[in-house]
Amino acid sequence: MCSFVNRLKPVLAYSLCFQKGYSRKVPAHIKHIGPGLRTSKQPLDSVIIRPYCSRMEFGKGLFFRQLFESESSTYTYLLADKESREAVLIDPVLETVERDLKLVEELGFNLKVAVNTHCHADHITGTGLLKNRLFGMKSAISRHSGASADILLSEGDKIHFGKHHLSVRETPGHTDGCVTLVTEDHSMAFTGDALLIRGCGRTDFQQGCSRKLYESVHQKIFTLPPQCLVFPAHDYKGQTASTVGEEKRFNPRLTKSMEEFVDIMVNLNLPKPAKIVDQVVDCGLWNVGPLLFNVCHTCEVDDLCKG
Ligand SMILES: N[C@@H](CCC(=O)N[C@@H](CSS)C(=O)NCC(=O)O)C(=O)O
Repeated sequence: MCSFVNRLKPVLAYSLCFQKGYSRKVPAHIKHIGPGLRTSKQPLDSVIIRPYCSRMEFGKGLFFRQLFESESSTYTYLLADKESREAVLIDPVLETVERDLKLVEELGFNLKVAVNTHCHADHITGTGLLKNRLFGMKSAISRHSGASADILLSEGDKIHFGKHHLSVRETPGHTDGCVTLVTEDHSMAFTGDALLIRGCGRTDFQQGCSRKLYESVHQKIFTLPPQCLVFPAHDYKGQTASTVGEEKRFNPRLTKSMEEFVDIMVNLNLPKPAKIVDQVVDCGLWNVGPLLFNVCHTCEVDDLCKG
């Protein structure tokens, strides 16, 4: 037991640093043993400790879980008030609805709202199916998305769950209806496709506009505290989270001037997401059905701004 405690000492010492939000270089004898925890076997002196794991465990009764859908590389986020058990699900994916429902049920949460950060072009939202399965659950999306939902969100709106809330920051540019959702203490931002880790949402379809996106990120996300954790809707490289401070320093696109950014975005030449072709629905503007939030063919060619 004693040796177990001794082995844990360095970990505990660093855990205390996490709680205070410190960012420190890890001494050479500290080894990573799990998210945010390290033991003393493998040198990792180039690694900077990030405080998000401790916040997940200790943060003012806030439950937080990041979930992943591998086909579209989409992150879904479950947040809940541990006391009242009220929960919010961000960006659910149709294929993983059963997984999400099981988790919510196992943990005894009451899912109040499923919110989409935008109209997704690469996958179908799970919101409609969740609504069919969970009596009383409401769907939410930006009023500028063109999609239908129980709650149409605008700048400054709050999504309450127990004593917590997410506030809405409109961050158009990838689509007109993109929002970033920020926890009440500004410790976490769910940036959808506006800001990705070391990247950003593409702007070559679905009303994409690079200038708008640049302004959104600089005015609405980069003004958050540097330690604010950034949780995007996608990652294609296995990265899970970043911080506002990191993105302000290292984002290869958004650290540039507006003109350089526009040039980068025009020349991205990304292949279209696989599902955008399969799930195109000729609805005239947007598909506003209960299950589909996919883009229609008309919108795809109806770009407002090419850069
Ligand atoms: N190759 C991917 C498509 C990736 C993609 O286009 N992602 C979008 C977000 S979903 S519309 C995006 O904005 N990407 C920006 C970037 O720089 O990657 C696929 O397999 O679907």
